[in-house]
Amino acid sequence: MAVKGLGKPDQVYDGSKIRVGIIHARWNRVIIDALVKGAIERMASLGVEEKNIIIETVPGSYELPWGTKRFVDRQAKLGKPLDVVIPIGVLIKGSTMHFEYISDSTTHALMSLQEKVDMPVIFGLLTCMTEEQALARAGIDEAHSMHNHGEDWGAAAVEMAVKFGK
Ligand SMILES: O=c1[nH]c(NC[C@H](O)[C@H](O)[C@H](O)CO)c([N+](=O)[O-])c(=O)[nH]1
Repeated sequence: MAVKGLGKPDQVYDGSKIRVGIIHARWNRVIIDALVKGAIERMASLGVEEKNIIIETVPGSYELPWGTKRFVDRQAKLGKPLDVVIPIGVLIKGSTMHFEYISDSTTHALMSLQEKVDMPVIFGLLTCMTEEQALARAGIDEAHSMHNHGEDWGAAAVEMAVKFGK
């Protein structure tokens, strides 16, 4: 029996009235694009309209916290506030400690960002030891050994926005 992973939602949430921001890093782009696609497809299946999914990008995962804050503020200023935001980044361990420092600092910054922007900030940061791990979690490894984690992030975004929206 599969134990790990996102359990079934307690109900199907209607995303037809929410606005979602996706802000993604451009490092490891092939994996990023698969994760973004998975999130969009899952949100569309939950009724989120294409015009209500706004996409922005930053250079790398380290820029996600600041970029997300600015992104949320700007959408509010435009009079089209977001209900939830999904920062997406892919960190793959290299031969230095760069990975550890970015993973840890970015994770903490995204967690605490929720208080500042007063909305759900979904954790879309893949922190992988190998490229194979990242490909698998984006559902694009040869063996298709795992589902696309971007789908989980899309589902979490709809649930959190609908259930705990302002
Ligand atoms: O998104 C990533 N950024 C990475 N580095 C760039 C970093 O996020 C910043 O963009 C850069 O340091 C400039 O601030 C990565 N690595 O270094 O390995 C990585 O794997 N993923």
